[in-house]
Amino acid sequence: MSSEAFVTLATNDGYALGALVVAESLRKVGTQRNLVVMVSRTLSDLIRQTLQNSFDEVVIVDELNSNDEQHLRLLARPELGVTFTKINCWQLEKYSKCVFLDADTVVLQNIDDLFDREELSAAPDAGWPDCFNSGVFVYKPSKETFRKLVAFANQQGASFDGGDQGLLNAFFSNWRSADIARHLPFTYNVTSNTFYSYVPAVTQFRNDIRVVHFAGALKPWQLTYNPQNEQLSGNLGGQHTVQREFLLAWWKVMYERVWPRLSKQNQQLNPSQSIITESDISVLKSSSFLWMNFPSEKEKQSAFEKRSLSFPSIIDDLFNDISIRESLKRKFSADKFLPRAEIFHLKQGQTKPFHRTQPKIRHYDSFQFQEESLSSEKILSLFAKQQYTMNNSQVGFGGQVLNYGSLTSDQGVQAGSVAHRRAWEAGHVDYHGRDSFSNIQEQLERNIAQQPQQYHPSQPRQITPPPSQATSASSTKQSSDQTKAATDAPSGGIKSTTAEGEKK
Ligand SMILES: O=c1ccn([C@@H]2O[C@H](COP(=O)(O)OP(=O)(O)O[C@H]3O[C@H](CO)[C@@H](O)[C@H](O)[C@H]3O)[C@@H](O)[C@H]2O)c(=O)[nH]1
Ligand SMILES: [Mn+2]
Repeated sequence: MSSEAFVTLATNDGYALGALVVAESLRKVGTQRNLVVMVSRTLSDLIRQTLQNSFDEVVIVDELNSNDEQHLRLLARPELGVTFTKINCWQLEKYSKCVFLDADTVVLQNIDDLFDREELSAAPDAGWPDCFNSGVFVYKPSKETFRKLVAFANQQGASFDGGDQGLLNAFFSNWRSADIARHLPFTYNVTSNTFYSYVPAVTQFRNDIRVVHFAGALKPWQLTYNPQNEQLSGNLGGQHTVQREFLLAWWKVMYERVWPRLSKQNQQLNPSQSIITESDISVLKSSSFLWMNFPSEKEKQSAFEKRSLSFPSIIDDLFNDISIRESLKRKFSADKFLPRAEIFHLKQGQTKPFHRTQPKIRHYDSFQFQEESLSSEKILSLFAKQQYTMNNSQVGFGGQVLNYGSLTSDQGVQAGSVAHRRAWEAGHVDYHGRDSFSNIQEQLERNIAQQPQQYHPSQPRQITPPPSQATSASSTKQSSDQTKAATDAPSGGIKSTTAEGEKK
């Protein structure tokens, strides 16, 4: 048993995010097998270390490339030459049997029974069922086979699609007719973009689906996910509801199981960026102006109106709070401890500074703190973690105090503290703050676009404006949904949510 493994491959950070989802989805369904990821040398530190954490084994492999532009053009996927790297999986001889999973798959139900199958078992490709899809296959590691595959690949036109799938189908050419036991059910490799063609079957067999495979040019990590309302955005094209469900299933694993690991890893990489301590957090948490401390919207509003939620008073409260002052003193030189913050009043797209003497805020608008000078920079990094979004009746407490591991600098990942993580894990997540999930995603997307890229911890923290509050219309509801979304336990399988406009 222990000599059997699931194997995946990632040659860049984007696919590595996928690989992490593969691993965590396998763990979620209770696999008893080892998890192995093959990587090339171009991954960022953060991603590589998170992989190390999530997988039992990380194997560095050389990138192989078909360099077969002509065939890849036929496939309209010039990037897939690198998938030849996949055949390195035959080198993992310490395992007696393996199941390869593309990094763009997500496992919905236990598939350990695949190890009862023999090489080469795979599911039919939906586009040409006489070929198998090489996103999921059972094989027997063997250096001998690897050598043969390399030799085979070196023949001109060995792969009729320029990728590994053409190569493997040519090599294991008797798959189509020799042994039906080597034909895996389609439910082990459901290519999600084919649903359009046979929706009734998907409906009929939905509960049997074990592995979803996001084959094709659109990958889940290229989209943006809003965990608050479980909506996806990005280049979704004309995806069918069913596919959106699968994309959501992927994102749930990403959000609930992978993201906390990335954040934790980031903290370990950059502990110095953890500016707020546990004691800071406890002080902040006990403060009356945190939305999560308000039992009801009404109380929140009345507190707001009374005084305690006006920004000047918040600042006064914070700076007058002896324990915060002390903890800040400990961190920064005391003489610089002067709150020279300017608060900017952002209303209808305009930025108007207003001053601490200004009367209390009566309207629920969006505010943000901005640093004014270097001397207050560090102090304000504390406040920068609180981005109050006050939209209509909502008082959202944004930023890192309730989040952690923000990814907001231009250079990569910012760390949070252990306390942030605890708070985050306890469900105190604000999805509107600068560490909102979409911000995090943006950063990841930027990282992915700039592959390969290393994180530079020396980069100064950037205070970014809050995301545009396009959601303010229904913010009362959001406020409670927010809490709910944050505390909902991860649920397995696919949720039968119907995307708007497609409700039956
Ligand atoms: O830049 C890349 C590209 C791919 N991969 C890995 O290679 C796999 C295959 O690439 P993918 O983009 O998933 O291809 P598909 O869109 O699934 O396209 C099909 O065609 C590919 C090329 O023949 C096969 O590898 C796939 O299994 C098959 O489903 C990925 O999952 C990754 O594990 C990388 O690590 N880096
Ligand atoms: Mn794939």
